[in-house]
Amino acid sequence: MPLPPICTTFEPYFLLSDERLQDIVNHFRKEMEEGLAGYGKDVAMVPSFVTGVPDGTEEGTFLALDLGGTNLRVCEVRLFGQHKFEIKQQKYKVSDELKEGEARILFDYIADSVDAFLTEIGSDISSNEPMHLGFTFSFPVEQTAIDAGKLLTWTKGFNAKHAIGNDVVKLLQDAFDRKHIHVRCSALVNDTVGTLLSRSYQSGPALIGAIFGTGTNGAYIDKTRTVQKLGEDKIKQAEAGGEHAGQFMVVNTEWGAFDNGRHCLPVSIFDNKLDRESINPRKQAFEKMVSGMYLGEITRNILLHLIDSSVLFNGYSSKTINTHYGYDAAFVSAVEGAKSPEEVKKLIISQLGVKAEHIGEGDVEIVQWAIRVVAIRASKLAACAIAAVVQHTGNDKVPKDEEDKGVDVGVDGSVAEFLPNFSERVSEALAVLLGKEGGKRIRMGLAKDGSGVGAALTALQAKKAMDKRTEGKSQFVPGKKGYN
Ligand SMILES: Nc1ncnc2c1ncn2[C@@H]1O[C@H](COP(=O)(O)OP(=O)(O)O)[C@@H](O)[C@H]1O
Repeated sequence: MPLPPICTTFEPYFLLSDERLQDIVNHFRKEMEEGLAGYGKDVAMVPSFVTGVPDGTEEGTFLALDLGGTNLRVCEVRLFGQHKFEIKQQKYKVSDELKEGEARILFDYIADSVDAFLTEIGSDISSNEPMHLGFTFSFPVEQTAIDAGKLLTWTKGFNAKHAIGNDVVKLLQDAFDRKHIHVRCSALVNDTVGTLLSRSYQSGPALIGAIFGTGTNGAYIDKTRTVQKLGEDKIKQAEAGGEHAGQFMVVNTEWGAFDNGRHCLPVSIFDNKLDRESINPRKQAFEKMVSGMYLGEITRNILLHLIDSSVLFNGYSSKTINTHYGYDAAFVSAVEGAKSPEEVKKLIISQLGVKAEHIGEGDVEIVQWAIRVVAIRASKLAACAIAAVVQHTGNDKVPKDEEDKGVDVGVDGSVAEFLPNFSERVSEALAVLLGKEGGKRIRMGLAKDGSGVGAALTALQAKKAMDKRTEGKSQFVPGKKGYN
């Protein structure tokens, strides 16, 4: 059965043309450059003060903490060198009261969770020194050192009071100190930076670490000099003062806020409704079209509109479909992965709670269509972000005098991992944006545990820099062993 005309009228917002994609990439590059030049921009381009990526030989045991996903995660990470590691971890629930209450209470809870981990799981770290901890904090932060950064805004359902504008490392360290927990937060890490480091540790130097999970964001490695907003003094300091005179710096793009000004993203009525009803209207515009927190909700808005227009389910809805965030992106993955229309029909009944007698001829196809166009748009937009970074860093060109090693992109998050066809669609769009040959040079691979391993690797880099400051010498030979 052909789709009702109302569906096809919405397709231009989802099935983006090649020209439209290229236009988005051009805007992306412009906003990235603005973020590198000045503070307070939508695409914040946050310098991480991480001056290189690991090569897999690093060793040591560190604590890691991950806040920003569905759960709070406390880990102990053992790096064995030879690209190998081991993680002990425990997850702790973060209630809505904690997410929206006083920041001090949230950080006390985090410190208590680390304490509980050390008591219940135990640690292999035996030293009188405080234990070094890498804090993966996956929210927009203006970082001023490897262990300091001010929270710019909450995202992903967090809204704790008296946190914005404060140094989150200090908030955490104060909580440890109040409770006499012998832990030192030595590195503040965005999950994307962690993903980039983790991927590099496991498979050799990567260019980009990208998250497609509850939210979306990416980090990449750039020349320190390109981060002009640091100013000449800080640039020189960073170039000289890194663990190994770092000409490079990992930059956390905060691309989730790309095009908050709505110059080029395809904003449909369904996106507008989602945005208006969100806790952060007019923010995270790109994230709201790409990440797991929103994919289900966009499709729910489409289904509701089609029900209200009497072209779906005979005009009957269900409690799940009527509920704000009534179902999540797992449903999108399930429908995308379904082998037959009968399977989709079963999912509509079991997961959306629609009564079998309300499902008419053609309805299953309409649901499949809604899911498919939203998933296609998410993957094409994800490709735009990757292509923008690849072009910005000049990695779209094959190097002339050296062997072409291609470009490695470490990805993490449930959307990247579980949404069927996601990586294939990203690759297809990259071929459009970078040319067939250019597209083939981009290798995307899962970098699991970025927030654990990556945080440990950053804590290691911070500890080495600290040791260097106190001892006046580094144990690492730049470019030979350890970070390069
Ligand atoms: N099977 C799935 N396919 C796609 N997205 C999923 C799936 N399961 C959960 N999600 C979405 O992924 C998000 C969780 O992302 P995940 O990467 O697991 O954690 P994090 O919270 O650390 O980003 C949720 O918003 C959820 O809606």
